[in-house]
Amino acid sequence: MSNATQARRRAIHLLDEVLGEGKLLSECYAAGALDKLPAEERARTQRLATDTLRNLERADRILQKHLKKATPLTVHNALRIGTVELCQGGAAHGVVNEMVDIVSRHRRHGKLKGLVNAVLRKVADHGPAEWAKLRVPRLPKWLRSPLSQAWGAPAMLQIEAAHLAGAPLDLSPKPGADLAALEAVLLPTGSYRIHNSVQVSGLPGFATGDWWVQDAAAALPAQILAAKPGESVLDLCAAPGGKTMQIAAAGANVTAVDQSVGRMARLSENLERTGLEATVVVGDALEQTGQYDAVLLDAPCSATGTIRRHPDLPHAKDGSGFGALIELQAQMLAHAWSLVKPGGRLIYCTCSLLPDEGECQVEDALEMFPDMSVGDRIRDIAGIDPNWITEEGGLRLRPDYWADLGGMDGFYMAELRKSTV
Ligand SMILES: C[S@@+](CC[C@H](N)C(=O)[O-])C[C@H]1O[C@@H](n2cnc3c(N)ncnc32)[C@H](O)[C@@H]1O
Repeated sequence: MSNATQARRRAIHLLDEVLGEGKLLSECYAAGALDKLPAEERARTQRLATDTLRNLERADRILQKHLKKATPLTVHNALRIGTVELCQGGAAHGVVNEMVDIVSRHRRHGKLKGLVNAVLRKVADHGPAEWAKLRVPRLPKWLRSPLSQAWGAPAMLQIEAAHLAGAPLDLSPKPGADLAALEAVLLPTGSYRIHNSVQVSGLPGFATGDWWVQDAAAALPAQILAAKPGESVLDLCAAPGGKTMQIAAAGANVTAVDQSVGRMARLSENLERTGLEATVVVGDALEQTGQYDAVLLDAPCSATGTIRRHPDLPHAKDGSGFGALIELQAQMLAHAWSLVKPGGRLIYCTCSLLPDEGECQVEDALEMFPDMSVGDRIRDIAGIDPNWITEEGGLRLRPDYWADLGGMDGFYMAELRKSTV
């Protein structure tokens, strides 16, 4: 089997897991789904799967005309990937023959190879012209409804356009490092952006730890925390460590806590590569004790702000787990508050587009803790549009912001200050 066939076969399997079993691609990768593939084929497989998930609505619209009866999921997924490839300029001969070959080898559905051949040939003939007229794919209703309600219908369309466009690669520089060799764009908030798709470990400055990958929006909580040399800072839910490295680079004594062994191994690798230091604790954020000058809580959340990079999320999830996450965030925020010294500060943040995980959490906390107020460090950060500052004083970021620069992840963050008495 050629490398390209191998990638297509794996991509079909990934789609089966996301759409059939509700697994996230990151979970599939962590379980070793791509471990046996060489680096180039791994990248190709990931690209096929994410492109198809990003364009799922379009692929299904094209296919519905040619499919008279329900098709087994795995055959449907082969057709979806083939459709996306064909409509995005893939060579008809290669795509059709390979998909037919893959389906023909399937234990139970091999007999459907004729259907795959017939459908993909029609798609090859007519699909690309139809594709160009299709609307930007919409989020599934379970997510579209609350987001439209929160941000309004016009913003919703812009958010969906940003999801379709995908995300560039953003890097946070280690202070003092020279990133000129990267030929990256310097963003208004100090992150560097690369628009072409590249292999990260091959970029200049990777091996020497001059920078780390971090979306520009995700770099702002630590900027707002503004750690000073020698301060004690607790980074809760820290892995894989983007914010830990920012805080360590500022010269603070940072303790990074996360309950995931695998993700903490990545945090330790990141620290080693960048030559930065932190105390690393694998454990539950809710069981931490002590008193710190500052705490950063990047609470586990729906991750709905990261759909540009994770188009699997709206298809794998249905929102049923979000209630439990919202309760956990409230519990974590209250516990994190107990670890802040009088006069200290807590940065609360989530990579979510849902106000329940951002604005509402902070509003509730402000009612619950009389010694809590919202700080105004956000206003000092370069590149922040004052319109992004919310009523309660937090910062709301959305994927449709910075549209001309290539967007940003959806995020919410707030600086919470503890009174001295
Ligand atoms: C949004 S990610 C953190 C990203 C990280 N702050 C960064 O900047 O690289 C959320 C993290 O919360 C961790 N987590 C979830 N529940 C936790 C808990 N009860 N205690 C500690 N960590 C937890 C997850 O393992 C995950 O790494």
